[in-house]
Amino acid sequence: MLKCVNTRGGFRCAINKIYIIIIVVGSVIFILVLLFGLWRLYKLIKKRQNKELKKKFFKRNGGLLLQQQLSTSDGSVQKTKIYSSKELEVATDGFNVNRILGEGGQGTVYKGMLTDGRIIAVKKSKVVDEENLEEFINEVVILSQMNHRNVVKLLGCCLETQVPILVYEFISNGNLYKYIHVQNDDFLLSWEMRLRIAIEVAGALSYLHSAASIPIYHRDIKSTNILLDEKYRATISDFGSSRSIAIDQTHLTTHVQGTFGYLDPEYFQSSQFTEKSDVYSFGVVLVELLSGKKPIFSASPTESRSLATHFIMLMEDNRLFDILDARVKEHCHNEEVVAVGNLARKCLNLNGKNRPTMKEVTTELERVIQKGSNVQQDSQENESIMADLSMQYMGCISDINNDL
Ligand SMILES: Nc1ncnc2c1ncn2[C@@H]1O[C@H](COP(=O)(O)OP(=O)(O)OP(=O)(O)O)[C@@H](O)[C@H]1O
Repeated sequence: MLKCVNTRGGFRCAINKIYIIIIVVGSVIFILVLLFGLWRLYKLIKKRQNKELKKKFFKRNGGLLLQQQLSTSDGSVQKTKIYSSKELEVATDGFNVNRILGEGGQGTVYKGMLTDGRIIAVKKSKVVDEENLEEFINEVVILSQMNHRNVVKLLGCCLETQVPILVYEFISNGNLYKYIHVQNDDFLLSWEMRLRIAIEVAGALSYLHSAASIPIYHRDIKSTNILLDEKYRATISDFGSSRSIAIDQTHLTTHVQGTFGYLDPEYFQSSQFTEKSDVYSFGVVLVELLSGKKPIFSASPTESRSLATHFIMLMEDNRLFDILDARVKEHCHNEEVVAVGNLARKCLNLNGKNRPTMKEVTTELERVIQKGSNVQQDSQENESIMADLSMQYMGCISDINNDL
C-alpha cells in the first residue's frame, strides 16, 4: 500500500496518485471507446451483410426475372409494389401465429395492417425450391394483369426475405368451403346466395378464359380458393398453378397438378390442360353448392366417394333431389335446382369437348336467376292482382249491403 507523508517525498507520492487516476480513467475511456467502435463496426458489417443477403434473396426469389416480366408486359399490368421485409414484419406483428388466416400447399396466409391503415392478407411461401419459385412468380405476373371485381387483387410482394411473400387485398369472410362444410348454426348460405356466388365465379372464370388480353386457365378451382367479402360476394384467389397461354403454348404438363376431387379426369389421363378442365372443376363446386357435400365424401365409415361420380350416377337415375342440401330444400325453387343440376351435369361430362364454355355457363346461370326473379315478380303481381280483386269484391259487397 502507498503511504504518503507531508514531505517532498509525500508531494511526489500525490503526483503519482494523480498519474494513476489519469491512467485508470484514460484506460477505462479507451476501452469504452474501443468497445463502442467495435460495436459500431459489428453493426456496420451486419448491416452490409444483411443488405448483401437481401440482394441475394431478391435475386434468388426471382426479383430480376419478375422485374423483367413486369416491365415487358403491356400497359395492362397494374402497379405491383415491392414491399420491404420490415414493413411486412410490422404489418403482421412479426408473422404472429395469432394472425394466421389459413394454410395451403404453397404457404401460410397472415392477416396484417399497413401503416396507412389498409388491411391486407400476406402469403408467406413455405419452402423455396425451383418449382415453388416458378409458381410464385407466375402468380405475381398473372395477377398483376387482372382487373376484375371477382378476382383477388394483388397489392405487391416482398422478395428480400428467405422465402418470397405476396400481399393481397384482405377478403373479410374467408373461404366458401367453410360456409358449405363447417357446421354454423348462426349463418346459413341461402339458395339465392349460392346461385349468386356461382354466377360470380362463372363470370370471373369466363373473363379469365376469354375477356382478358391473354387467356388464363386457373387450374385449381375449388371452394377453398373462392373467398367471400363482407357482402358475401365471391372472389377467386390462389393463382399459383394458373397458366396463361402466352407463357405455356403447349398446355402439356410434366406432372398433373390440381386438387383431388376437383381434377378433370381427361386432364388426369392426357396431362393436357384445357379451358374445359376449369369447367369440370367449376362443375364440382356447383355440386358442392347444390348438395353441401365435400368433393370426396364418406359414404360410410369405410368408404370414401367422389362427389362428381356419385352426382352423375344420381342424375342418370333421375334422383337429383336425393342429393339436394337439406339446409336449402325448403327455400329453393325446384325449377332452379333442376336447371343448376343439369348445368352441373354438363360441366362434369367426361369428354371435355361436350362441356359448355364458361361463357355459356354464365349465360345459363343468369337465365336461371332471371327466370326465378320473373317467377317471383309474377307471383308478387298475381298476389297484388288477387288483393285488388278481393278489395273490389269487398267493395261490391259493401255497396250491395248499403243499397239494401
Ligand atoms: N386475400 C385473402 N383474404 C383473406 N383470406 C385469405 C386470402 N387469401 C387466402 N386466404 C385464406 O388463407 C387460406 C389459404 O390460402 P391459400 O391460397 O394459400 O391456400 P389453399 O387454397 O387453402 O390451398 P392450396 O394452396 O394448397 O391450394 C384460404 O383458404 C383463405 O381462408
